[in-house]
Amino acid sequence: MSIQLGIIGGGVMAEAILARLIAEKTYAPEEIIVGEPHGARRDYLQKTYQVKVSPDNQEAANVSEVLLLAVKPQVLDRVLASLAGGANRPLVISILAGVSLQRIQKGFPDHAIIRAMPNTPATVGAGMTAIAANKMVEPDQLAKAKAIFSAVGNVVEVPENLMDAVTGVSGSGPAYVALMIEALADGGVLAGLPRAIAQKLALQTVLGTAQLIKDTEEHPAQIKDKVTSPGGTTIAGVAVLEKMGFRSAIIEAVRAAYRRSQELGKK
Ligand SMILES: NC(=O)C1=CN([C@@H]2O[C@H](COP(=O)(O)OP(=O)(O)OC[C@H]3O[C@@H](n4cnc5c(N)ncnc54)[C@H](OP(=O)(O)O)[C@@H]3O)[C@@H](O)[C@H]2O)C=CC1
Ligand SMILES: O=C(O)[C@@H]1CCC=N1
Repeated sequence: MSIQLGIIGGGVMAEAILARLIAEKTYAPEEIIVGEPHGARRDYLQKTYQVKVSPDNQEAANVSEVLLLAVKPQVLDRVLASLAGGANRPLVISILAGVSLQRIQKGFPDHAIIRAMPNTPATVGAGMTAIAANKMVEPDQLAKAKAIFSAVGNVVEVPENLMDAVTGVSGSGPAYVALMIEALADGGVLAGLPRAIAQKLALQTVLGTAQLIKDTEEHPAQIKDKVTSPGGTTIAGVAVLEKMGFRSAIIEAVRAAYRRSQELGKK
């Protein structure tokens, strides 16, 4: 079976994507090769997912149909140097925060390149990925990239200049939501609930509310209004959230992540 997908960097996000691609049977394990310098990490990925692994990025690039760059932006130059000569096949997908198509193009001249920003819920097929393509990308290559990210969740195509904003919302967003769930459960424990029950209540409340907004297509403010009985418990809680700057804190978190993504791209 020939290698279809080469992944450079076998870290958190690479694992999230490959785990789901294999579970969805988008690719068989033997169709995936991961270039990763850390031996213990290679062993883990090979044993857990039965994918091929290599310490040699060039080997992974040479045999792959699609090359997914999944290293940290800080090591990109080293990685591009290790891939001197470019990938054997044309389609390169980069998930590096902040890094422009133009910068990837320097390592892969004349290649079709797609910049993507996925997120970790991809692991369970609930990911959100935004993609932007360079001019070399043919419709069938765009379709292939969409098929890869559709297998791990939802996909939206955006102009490249919006990718840093996407990173601030959906790329980094799972961390904010996880903090919210943790804090909601902590509040429950403070009010006397056993931890396991508080965690279950918090988790299902976040899941259920997201599902409610998605299915009804109501504005989040309408959902909030329906929960807040006059003189009731919810408005007492909402008033505290407003006083503590809850919404402002989230807006500023997105802005900070957006700016950090811009900074990571500056080189
Ligand atoms: N985590 C997330 O939620 C998301 C991450 N991203 C992007 O994905 C990329 C990876 O992030 P993440 O998975 O969190 O980071 P990780 O640090 O978990 O993964 C990066 C991997 O690359 C490996 N690596 C380091 N140097 C090289 C090299 N020269 N050649 C090949 N592999 C190398 C690292 O090995 P070692 O540990 O030994 O250094 C590590 O396993 C980043 O660019 C990030 O912006 C995008 C969307 C979401
Ligand atoms: O924190 C980061 O830089 C990466 C990009 C988006 C999510 N994680």
